[in-house]
Amino acid sequence: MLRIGFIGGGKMAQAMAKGIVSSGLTKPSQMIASAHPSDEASLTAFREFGAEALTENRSVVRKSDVIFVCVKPNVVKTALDDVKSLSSGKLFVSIAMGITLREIEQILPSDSRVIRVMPNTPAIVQAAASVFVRGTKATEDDTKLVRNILKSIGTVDEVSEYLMDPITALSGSGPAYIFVLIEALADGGVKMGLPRDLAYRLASQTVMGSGKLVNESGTHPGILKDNVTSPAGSTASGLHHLEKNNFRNAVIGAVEAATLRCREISGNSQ
Ligand SMILES: NC(=O)C1=CN([C@@H]2O[C@H](COP(=O)(O)OP(=O)(O)OC[C@H]3O[C@@H](n4cnc5c(N)ncnc54)[C@H](OP(=O)(O)O)[C@@H]3O)[C@@H](O)[C@H]2O)C=CC1
Ligand SMILES: O=C(O)[C@@H]1CCC=N1
Repeated sequence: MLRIGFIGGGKMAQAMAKGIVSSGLTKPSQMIASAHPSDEASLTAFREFGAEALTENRSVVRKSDVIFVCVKPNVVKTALDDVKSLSSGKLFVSIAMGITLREIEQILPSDSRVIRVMPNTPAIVQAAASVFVRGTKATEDDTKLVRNILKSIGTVDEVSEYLMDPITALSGSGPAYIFVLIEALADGGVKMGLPRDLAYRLASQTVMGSGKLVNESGTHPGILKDNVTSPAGSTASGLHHLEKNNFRNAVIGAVEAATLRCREISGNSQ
């Protein structure tokens, strides 16, 4: 069975590990993760879930068929320097925002294979939106393997690397924007008299159902919006309020700001 390693067993590594196991692709006993000794929460999370959790990275590389690099961007170089002497011929998958394939390939031995991925936290419920870019040494089999792993936790698209910053800003960060939207919808419901738990249930199901409808119908979101909006009805009043308050502008600006921040971090990572 496939052995999957995680260098950096934090939030995103845990989300992916749980999603992959729920899909049946591999078992927790085939997973191994590393974290700092001080990060007891992450070490315990992996152990409780049935995986091996270590406080050093080298065994992760030694024992895994594929190694996910899940540390913060500013730590990627240190973490890979630590394992590069064992990395010959190994397959690495980096999920670090802003760190290019070229930077990673320059750190690792020339026969290591690298694939760059941007997933998102809904991986934990197998509803991630992931993309990947193949590195110069990645083989067809590597690509197939990574595609299968990502498919087990949601959707997957292969993209060109120059799109990675806006993708990070849209789908990598996107769950955070949507969680704020869900909270705000529920707060509005509560303000108007709904019980809090019902308001959260309705808000989250509405977001999920609307996304599913866009995906499965293939219909333009503008048409789907029109279908909800009756002449002189309540939705038209709600939409007018959003437009007056620059809702679209705020959302477009969020993706732009996050993209620019990715570029800034990318420029500062070396
Ligand atoms: N969170 C998200 O929604 C997404 C994150 N990403 C990317 O995933 C990566 C991880 O993010 P996230 O999971 O949120 O971050 P976390 O801080 O939750 O996880 C990173 C983990 O790496 C550990 N770590 C730090 N240095 C080392 C090291 N040298 N060796 C091994 N482990 C180390 C950290 O320990 P300690 O805390 O002790 O430093 C921590 O446990 C980032 O590069 C981010 O860009 C990509 C898509 C979405
Ligand atoms: O905010 C961050 O740095 C990461 C990138 C994508 C989601 N979280």
